[in-house]
Amino acid sequence: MDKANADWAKEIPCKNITIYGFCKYENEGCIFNHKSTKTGTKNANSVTAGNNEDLVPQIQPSANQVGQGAQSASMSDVQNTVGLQPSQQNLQNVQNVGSKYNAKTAAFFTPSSKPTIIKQEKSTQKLGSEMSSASLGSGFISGFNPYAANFTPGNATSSPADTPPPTSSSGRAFNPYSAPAVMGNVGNVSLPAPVSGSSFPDVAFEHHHRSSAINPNFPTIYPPSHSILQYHLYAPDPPLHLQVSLKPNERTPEMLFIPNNLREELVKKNQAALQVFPASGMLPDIVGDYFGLVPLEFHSRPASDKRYCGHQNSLYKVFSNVDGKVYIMRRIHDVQIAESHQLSKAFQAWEKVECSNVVKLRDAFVSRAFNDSSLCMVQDYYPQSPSLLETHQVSFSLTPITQDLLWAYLVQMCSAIQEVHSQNLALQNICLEKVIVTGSPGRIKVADCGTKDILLSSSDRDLFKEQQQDFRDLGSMLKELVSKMTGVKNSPIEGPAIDEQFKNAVDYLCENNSFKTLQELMGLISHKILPVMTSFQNYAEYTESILSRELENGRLFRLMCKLSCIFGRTESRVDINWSESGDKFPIVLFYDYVFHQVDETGKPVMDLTHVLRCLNKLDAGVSERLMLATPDELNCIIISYKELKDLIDSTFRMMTQ
Ligand SMILES: Nc1ncnc2c1ncn2[C@@H]1O[C@H](COP(=O)(O)OP(=O)(O)OP(=O)(O)O)[C@@H](O)[C@H]1O
Repeated sequence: MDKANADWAKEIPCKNITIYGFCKYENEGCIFNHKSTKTGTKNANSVTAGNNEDLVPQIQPSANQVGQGAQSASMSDVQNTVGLQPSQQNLQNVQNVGSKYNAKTAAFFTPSSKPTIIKQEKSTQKLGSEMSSASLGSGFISGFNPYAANFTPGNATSSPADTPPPTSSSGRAFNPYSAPAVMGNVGNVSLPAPVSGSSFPDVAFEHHHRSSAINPNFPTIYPPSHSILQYHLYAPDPPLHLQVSLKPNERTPEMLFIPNNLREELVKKNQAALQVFPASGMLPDIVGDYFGLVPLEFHSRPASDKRYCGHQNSLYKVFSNVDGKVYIMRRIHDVQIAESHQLSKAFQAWEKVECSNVVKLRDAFVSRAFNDSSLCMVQDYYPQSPSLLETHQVSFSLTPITQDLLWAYLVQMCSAIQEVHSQNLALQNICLEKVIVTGSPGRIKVADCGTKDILLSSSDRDLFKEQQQDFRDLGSMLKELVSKMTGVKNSPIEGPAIDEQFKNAVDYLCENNSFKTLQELMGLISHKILPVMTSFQNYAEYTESILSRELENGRLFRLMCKLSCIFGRTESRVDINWSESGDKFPIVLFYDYVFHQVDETGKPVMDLTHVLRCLNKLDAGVSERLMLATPDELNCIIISYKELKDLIDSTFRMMTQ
């Protein structure tokens, strides 16, 4: 740069003015043009500041100025300047301070000049069509507190103070959690994943979520908004194309813990099991030995009249007063049981049914707690278990039906029929609504067994006919699934997608006038029983291996708890035993050695493998020795993991005595 002959720079606007609003070298020889630059860089906010060009950047700083330029004025000075429309007096005060405005120290600076907002609106409309200009404009008013704003989604009449969050293109506030309220099954809350790819929906979600506490239209306690686990906050695995190939001895941190999808599934199940319903007076507090009723049916499908002999039914999740476990209770409304032994006889028969494909009946009684005579059937509860209908036909995320899945269903249904028929009972409820899917890979159970046996008196019944009907019901259920899979309705099963043997089995089941036996049916499907068994066994082994991995993590967690309990206590800082000459000092050094490693430049080393290796050796108490050095490297101790383990154990014991 030719500084000696600076004429060439005279006309070039100084970059410091553009960036910072002033140039501190202006009077110290900066060769660029400062005059025209000042006028040219007057930012949009300067409209309200009249012609006082020198003050403009100080009062209404542009983003650049806020971040960089200004030296802070004292708070009182700043407050003088932070009125919505800076008056001449304000401007004067600022001039007196002579320093630059610092937005960080100004608690309620509100650049509200209209022209500014309009300009921002215009520019940002281009950026995202989803963001309405009104919400954006007020979104930039820093006085707006999104968490205190009392807005109703989609409410267009809100005042500036409670301006709604950014809206979607349809004009309605985005709320990823609005769906479950109408989705049904609250015990089995399943939350739709929030829209990704844009930051705006997240903003809107955050507004709605926080403001729910003050919005009367939002179900604040059912489900409790604060207890909704935000599944999307878990870090997902990196996309496949970003995963580096590992050497056989290498592991990623994800491999050391439970896989994300399984963990999420289990967390959801736990949460569904633990979810409670606020006492509203609409439901009795206690029914028999059970309390904490949570309604489970929220769908709008009409109940079948035939299913419960014309009686209405309701389903609740309940907690047992006897063993504290969670069960489901089906209430059949307004029932008259003709024969007194009808209930106990049926219950005793169904109590004997032990099959992994039939939901176990635990209790049956008549209760007046609902202000009528209701039959209550208590059964095992399997959280997050949708019916086959919900899994494959009527939900937000349908599971595709495959031939393997159909075989797995058929084999399991044979197991259910085999057990129930051998107890001289009939299932009588084989249909898509009453078979629930309890887990992978396609594990199913027939729910709600035994109710008809209680409702119908024995004189009206023919066990043989009912058992034959079970086979036909199974045939119709499979046929429905096949037609869903192939897309062809109400016709004999056809098409290359379906096995010939499967077609034969379904034809056999659906034949109207023939006498059916389980042996004949099993003969038709025998070649598929072993593959289904293998897939179940593989899954069991997979989950067992994850369980054993978590077992290790559980062991280390206990060790970590022990270490954390004894390490870092305030009293230990003055205790001579924890000092450099004390007998507990190896614990201090070991803690640093495991968790606070640094490299030669002093940068922290985050090596999970090192942590796990050390903790595992400590837990096992191996005789391997390690050298622990003080941070100044002037002292070191050579000690074995065994000695450390004994020292930690004895310290812990002493503290618990
Ligand atoms: N034992 C159970 N454990 C957990 N969830 C269950 C259990 N039984 C049923 N469910 C859940 O409750 C939902 C409702 O079951 P229900 O048997 O009432 O079906 P439905 O379609 O409402 O039939 P209905 O018309 O007879 O009321 C099922 O879709 C299922 O997700």
